[in-house]
Amino acid sequence: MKLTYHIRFAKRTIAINGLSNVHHCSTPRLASIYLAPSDWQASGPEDDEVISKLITSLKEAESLSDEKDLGFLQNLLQSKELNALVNVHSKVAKINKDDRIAPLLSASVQSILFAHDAIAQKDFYPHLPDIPVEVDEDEETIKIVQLVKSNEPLGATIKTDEETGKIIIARIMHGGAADRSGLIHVGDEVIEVNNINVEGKTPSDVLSILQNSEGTITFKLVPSDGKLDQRESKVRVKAYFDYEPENDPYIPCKEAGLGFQRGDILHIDDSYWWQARREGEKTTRAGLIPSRALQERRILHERTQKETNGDAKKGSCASICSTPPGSPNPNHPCGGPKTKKIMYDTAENDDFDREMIATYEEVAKLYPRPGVFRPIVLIGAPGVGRNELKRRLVAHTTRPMRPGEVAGREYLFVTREKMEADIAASKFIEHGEYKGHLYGTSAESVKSIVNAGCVCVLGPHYQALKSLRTAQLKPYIVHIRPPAFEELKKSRTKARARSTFDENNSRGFTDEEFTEMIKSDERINFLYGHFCDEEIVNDDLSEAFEKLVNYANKCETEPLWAPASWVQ
Ligand SMILES: Nc1ncnc2c1ncn2[C@@H]1O[C@H](COP(=O)(O)OP(=O)(O)OP(=O)(O)O)[C@@H](O)[C@H]1O
Repeated sequence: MKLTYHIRFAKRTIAINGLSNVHHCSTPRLASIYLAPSDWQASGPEDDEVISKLITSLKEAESLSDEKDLGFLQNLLQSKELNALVNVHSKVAKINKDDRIAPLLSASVQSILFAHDAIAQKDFYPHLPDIPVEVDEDEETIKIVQLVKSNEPLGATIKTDEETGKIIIARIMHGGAADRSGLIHVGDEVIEVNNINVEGKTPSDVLSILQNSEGTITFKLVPSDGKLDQRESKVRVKAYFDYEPENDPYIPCKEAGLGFQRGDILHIDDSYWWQARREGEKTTRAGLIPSRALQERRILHERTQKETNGDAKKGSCASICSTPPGSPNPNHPCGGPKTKKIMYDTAENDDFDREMIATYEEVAKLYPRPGVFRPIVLIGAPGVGRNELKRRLVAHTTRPMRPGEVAGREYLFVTREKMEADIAASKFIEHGEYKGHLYGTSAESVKSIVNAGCVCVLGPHYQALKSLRTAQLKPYIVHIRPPAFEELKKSRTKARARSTFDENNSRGFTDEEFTEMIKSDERINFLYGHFCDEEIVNDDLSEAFEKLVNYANKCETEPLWAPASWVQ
């Protein structure tokens, strides 16, 4: 029977037929010896003889193959382990003539050799490319980044570097595609986009290359030294205005913008255009919002333009009417009721408030303190129903007590002299004069209620917010709002509500008074709405009251966003 021994190298096989023809392979790492099953069945030469012949024929091939490989093969063939295995095989083959055993044994030996082969083929050491003979030390490192374009924006902005004129990555949106890739960083210089050299191009040229690209986008970048990379900011602000990037003509990239509403809590980053994420929305990418300084400049600019165009006078009654609501000025486009109690000099104060630009306020979580309840302040248009909703109010007045009134329940009645002295000594957090009598709320009364473990509910004139909103009092402010005209009229008529506009006559509200209430509410919302923690529409009284109780509970039990300066 013809003997065929196969000596396998890593990928190729050397066949030694009848121990005479040795084929060798030029590139292999020697791995195993393969003994064909048919050969093990042979009753040819003794196995140890076969092995020694194999070794001899290897020597013959020495000049043709790799020295190291042949050395390994020689060692293997001479190893005790292989010889022991071959002996076992010979014994079994001699004793047992059963043809089925030989292939099995052959397969086992073969498996061992294949296992060795597999391991030997693996490359366990990293193979670094050969060092080029000449390396230009000034040559810049370039990284090639490939991102697959989808509906999601890239989440990065570019700009022209003022000094070098090169296109660089200006901003990486937190959580955006570029950020998630971890491959693009602020300050990286863009050299090519999809093999198009961007040298000398403007950011908008690059943008149009990106817009016209489909599928995979390849960036060739020179990495920045990393110093410009932005860290996530810990600053949180409460927005005092609504913002729609789509309608902002100044934003550098509308898609990168983040829309928000007044009252939203935002994490901010950066200095001119802020990068922000909405509180609680960890998964969404960050977006651009105008910084405080930018927003202030923008509003000032818009105001100046409006004044120049005369826009401030026409059509602005709904939100920024320059005449205070309730002014008896029938010629003014806002109209105005004929009688109105004017407790504060609203004209002067409102003009002052209108000049203030509501942008953002830094906020932090204010944790409730057991047994100490923040005063609840209800603001709203006159007649809207704050008194109805108030659970407790202690105020002071110099007005004589009326029949049925109890000292300390409706008001604390004091002399004018005492009250004036206390006002001079800054003991009142808000005060005003109405029909020759002084009214006001002292800080002391609020403090004593708070210290007694009670919830103090105040219903001051809305302009008192300026003096009430202090770190000392930490008020929780609720805006009580009227429903739309029809609902307002319906609910008040049904409940036989008494007008608060005419103190001397007890009568229902007129349509003009309802209209005035709504206009006044819009004005309060425009000027002070951003200071409010919550708002309640007082349509159905019991529903409105239930909401107020819920908010009061929330204020007592939950950490709530408040000006950062209150949380020290
Ligand atoms: N939701 C409501 N439904 C029906 N009537 C209401 C509702 N809320 C208040 N009223 C009634 O409207 C009238 C005015 O309410 P209230 O005196 O509480 O207003 P106010 O906001 O305190 O006004 P002011 O600031 O002018 O004193 C009262 O007769 C009150 O009972």
